[in-house]
Amino acid sequence: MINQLVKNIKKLDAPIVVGLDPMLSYVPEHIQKAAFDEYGETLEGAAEAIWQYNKGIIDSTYDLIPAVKPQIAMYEQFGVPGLAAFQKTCEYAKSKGLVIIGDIKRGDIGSTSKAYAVGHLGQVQIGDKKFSGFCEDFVTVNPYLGSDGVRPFMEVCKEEKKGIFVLVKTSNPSSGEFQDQEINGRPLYELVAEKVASWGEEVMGDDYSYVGAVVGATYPKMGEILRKVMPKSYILVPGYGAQGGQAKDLAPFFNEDGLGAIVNSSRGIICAYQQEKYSSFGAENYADASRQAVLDMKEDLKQAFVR
Ligand SMILES: O=c1ccn([C@@H]2O[C@H](COP(=O)(O)O)[C@@H](O)[C@H]2O)c(=O)[nH]1
Repeated sequence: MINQLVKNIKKLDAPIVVGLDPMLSYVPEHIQKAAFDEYGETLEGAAEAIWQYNKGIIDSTYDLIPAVKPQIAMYEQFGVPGLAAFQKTCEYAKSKGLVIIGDIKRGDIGSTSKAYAVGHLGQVQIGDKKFSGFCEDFVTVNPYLGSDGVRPFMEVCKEEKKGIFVLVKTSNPSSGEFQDQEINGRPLYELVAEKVASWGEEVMGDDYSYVGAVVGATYPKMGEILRKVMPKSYILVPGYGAQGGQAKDLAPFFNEDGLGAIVNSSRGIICAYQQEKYSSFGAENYADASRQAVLDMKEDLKQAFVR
């Protein structure tokens, strides 16, 4: 799947992933009304509203972007119907040729990690048949439990040719509380990055590894160092836009070949119609506003390549 991701990025000249992080408050009134008229103001109604909202965004952007990143928390808040909307969103995006990065941030003791990996990336054996629970191509993995929490994901990736992005340096303001702590004079995030690089060597695609990393756009200096520590790992870069990360700081996240990083924007794209800049689209045309926001992001990121 890393090969497919790189191919999509090259073809579209767009190292962009749209984060499908739907909150009910982002869903335009007319979509909420239709969903609630059909299912009532229930979990089912909310799940229908976020699914219809996502579908509109996918329809209006799929020809511009290589991938989407649904954030599972946004769906889990609506319980089982929300999870069904997550799965429907993943399947629909896949049918449009998009690579699916499930932002699930899982990681546990080995046996439990294996169940997460099988559920999200692999197939579960039931009797003499195998079933896919969810259908992501990549998932985000929390490495806090160490190698035995990560390896089960790698094993499933090997079998299914899928991939993971391991949290290395996250974009949030307090990420340094633990991640920047020094061990023998080296910050923890650098030690995690070294592990990512060595895990990655075991599961290589054509040019990049099945094992990528998450490094926040809000920490560009660290991004520069981490790029060098993990030359063969794709970096998923959240934090652009709504969290303050700027295109002008992102060049160091990329390799000399112009590849190696994919920048996420969630609220910046899916809530574009609620921003002053795109307000002329109106709520009815929220999906057109999202399309324009993707086009603007693509232009903005071109600055990243002005070295
Ligand atoms: O370090 C991290 C890891 C993951 N995220 C996730 O990315 C999106 C960002 O959303 P925006 O609206 O573009 O800020 C969201 O799903 C986070 O959970 C991150 O922000 N930082």
